[in-house]
Amino acid sequence: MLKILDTKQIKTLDQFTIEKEPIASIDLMERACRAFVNWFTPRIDATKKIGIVCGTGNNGGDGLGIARLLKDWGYPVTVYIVKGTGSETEDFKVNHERIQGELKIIEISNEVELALFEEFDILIDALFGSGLSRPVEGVYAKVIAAVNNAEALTISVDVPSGLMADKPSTGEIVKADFTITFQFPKLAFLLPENYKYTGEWSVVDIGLSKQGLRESATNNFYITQKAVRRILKPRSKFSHKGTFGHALLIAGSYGKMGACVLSSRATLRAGVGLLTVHIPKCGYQIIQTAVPEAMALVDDSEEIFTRPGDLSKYNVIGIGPGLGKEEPTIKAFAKVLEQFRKPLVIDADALNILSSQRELLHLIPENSILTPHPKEFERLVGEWKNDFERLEKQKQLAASLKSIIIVKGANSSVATPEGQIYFNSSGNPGMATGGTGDVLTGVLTSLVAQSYNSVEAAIIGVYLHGLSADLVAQERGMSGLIASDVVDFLPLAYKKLLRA
Ligand SMILES: NC(=O)C1=CN([C@@H]2O[C@H](COP(=O)(O)OP(=O)(O)OC[C@H]3O[C@@H](n4cnc5c(N)ncnc54)[C@H](O)[C@@H]3O)[C@@H](O)[C@H]2O)[C@@H](O)CC1
Ligand SMILES: Nc1ncnc2c1ncn2[C@@H]1O[C@H](COP(=O)(O)OP(=O)(O)O)[C@@H](O)[C@H]1O
Ligand SMILES: [K+]
Repeated sequence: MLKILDTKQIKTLDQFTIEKEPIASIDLMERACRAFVNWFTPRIDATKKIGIVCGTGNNGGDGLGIARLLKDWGYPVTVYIVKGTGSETEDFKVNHERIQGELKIIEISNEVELALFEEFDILIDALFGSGLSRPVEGVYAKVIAAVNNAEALTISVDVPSGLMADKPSTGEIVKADFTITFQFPKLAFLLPENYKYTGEWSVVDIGLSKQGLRESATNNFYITQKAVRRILKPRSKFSHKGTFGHALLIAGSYGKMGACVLSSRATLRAGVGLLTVHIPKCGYQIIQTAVPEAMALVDDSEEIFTRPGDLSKYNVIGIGPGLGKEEPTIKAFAKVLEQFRKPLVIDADALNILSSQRELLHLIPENSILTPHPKEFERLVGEWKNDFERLEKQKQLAASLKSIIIVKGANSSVATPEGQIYFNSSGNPGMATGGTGDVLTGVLTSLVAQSYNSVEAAIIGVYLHGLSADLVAQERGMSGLIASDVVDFLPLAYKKLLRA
């Protein structure tokens, strides 16, 4: 799991590395510059005209170091130094000294034309990094406007200038095409509202102290493949279908049996021992034909879910996909909540029912997993002003329900009752298509049935689901991806994770 540190912690960790390694501060900066350049040189050919826009802090110092290294690689480089209210850091001064007479340097202190950077193919943005403490204004804001006005491909160093790494941002902000960030992603990068600033981002290792990193406490994490591998349990030789639990899915209604089929297939493909599916009469032939591995439990109703059967033999219930919100379904869902005390995986219409019947919320068993997409989440908790506030609301709901809340989307976030947030690192925009959420419900239900605790199930579940879609995209591209593909590639995703 990659820790996501706040800006204060990053400063402390930089300092810890400098003292403990030991390494001089300027050499650590040089390492950061080299890490950036290692990313840059294989991707950008040396004929491109490059403008590097520097502040006078350490982010600007990085910019100057990068300028020197790129010049050595043969790139035509022009350096701009923006002199506003900020003072020069020591490492900035050293790197400034190192390029004196070697490179074209233009100082900007007041007037800035919007067309200033017109001539460049590439702009490297090194105005502000994690040291930004207030919205930019004055000459800085004008320079950022000129950067955003330029046609050039813009690459930000560490953080797009003007973006707060761990708080909501206002004011002028660089809209980068790529952001190359040091050591770990910043919290702001994982929130949808900031994608327009970060563009695609990559993390580059600058060798900050592992001990220091271990000792830094945080509640925010980025899920890595390695971490998922570590919590996955391989199947033992003498395991049998009873080992992997018995799940019940309550899903589907007339016209929405597809959601039920997708969830059912995903539950099976994610490895459950036994699966029973509760369906209305109209779904009987459909489910028996489309998912012969599942047992069918048929409701009295032709079209909807109206009564739970005996729930005692299941380890977990997944409920919601394609369920509808008819009055009898609401009542039947309430009965499930009253009778079943083990974890539920709650999605789609079951979430919408909870939003309108709020008295049901307190019946949700502890350690359940709720999987709203942002609209469903808004129905549950009301509007938010920015995505940081959304994260707070997510944590609050997780704590008050003592359950796991997954808000879905790119970098789906998993909030635990203890206040941790795990951001998913797998998945792709091909998944923005009907039914992929139903697949996730099945995967999560399956993992809880296999006796992963709910936090583990949520972390493995979102990662495995996204990885499966990534494997589909690798083979067939994203545009034609459909939810069934994500189900079909689950075995390959497992294989990749378990290396077996
Ligand atoms: N040893 C280190 O600390 C390392 C730092 N690195 C780089 O250093 C950056 C952080 O550097 P700094 O802490 O010097 O900060 P920045 O270079 O991000 O910002 C410079 C200074 O500007 C001032 N400032 C903040 N908001 C402002 C605003 N709106 N208008 C005008 N001035 C403002 C602050 O005093 C801040 O310290 C990282 O993002 C990274 O790029 C890397 O070189 C790795 C090593
Ligand atoms: N741009 C994206 N990048 C990564 N994952 C995405 C993206 N868009 C959607 N997803 C994933 O696809 C799934 C969509 O779920 P949901 O919105 O419930 O769709 P549906 O209701 O159609 O099944 C979620 O798991 C979400 O994380
Ligand atoms: K920057």
